[in-house]
Amino acid sequence: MPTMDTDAQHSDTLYTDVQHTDTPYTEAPGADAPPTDTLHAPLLDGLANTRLRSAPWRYAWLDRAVAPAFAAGLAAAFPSDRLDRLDRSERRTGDKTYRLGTHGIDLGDRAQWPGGPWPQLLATLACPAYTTAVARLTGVDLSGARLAVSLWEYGSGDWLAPHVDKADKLVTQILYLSAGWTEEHGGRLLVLDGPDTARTVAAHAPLPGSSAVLVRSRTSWHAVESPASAAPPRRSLTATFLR
Ligand SMILES: O=C(O)CCC(=O)C(=O)O
Ligand SMILES: [Fe+2]
Repeated sequence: MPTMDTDAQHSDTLYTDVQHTDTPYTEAPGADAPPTDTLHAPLLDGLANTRLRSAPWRYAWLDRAVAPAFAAGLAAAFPSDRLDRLDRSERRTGDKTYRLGTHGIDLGDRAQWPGGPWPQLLATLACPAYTTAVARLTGVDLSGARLAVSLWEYGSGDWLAPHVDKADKLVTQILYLSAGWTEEHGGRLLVLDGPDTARTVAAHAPLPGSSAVLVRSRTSWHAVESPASAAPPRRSLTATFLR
């Protein structure tokens, strides 16, 4: 449910200004220039104003981590051609199954960053202030953690079976990007209290600009349900802090 705080902090106008400049999002801030405030401050403020849930395990849901229009800009410049398609559909007991596309981004190699608004987001994620904001929200000590960023795309019928993230992951933030995504498109993040979708405690639609912050534990079960056949590609970014 959106909170007043979140809505106030993330008014569309902040982002609309950026979108209509002559050079929308094309320039990454220089190494010594701070990222622009149109994304940076709202993203960090959103994390600061979000409540960590404790049940069934520690996670946060943000209805609006970035403006939907900004998310749509990221989706429009999404480098789908760089995705590796992964398919592990055969269901053997105990195995996580999935079918999806993914691509890792090297935060240290700006030349390889996607274009459009991507440098603005990636420069913010690379900032120490981002790590601090995630550490404050989650209560997890992220000093010394390594940040890995990847892009994900699920087509209709793709899925990610119930799993807990690998033990080297401390915290993951997922930012959902698909413009035009609606509840009817499915593809929800299922928050589970055990290794089965029958144990769904909460289900969150990946509406553009929304975000999940997951604190990894031995019980942090979750899954991605299949997008409906009429759904656009389900696009997301994950920022994962690794020990
Ligand atoms: O995309 C999502 O909603 C969750 C993805 C996930 O659980 C993962 O990549 O490990
Ligand atoms: Fe996961």
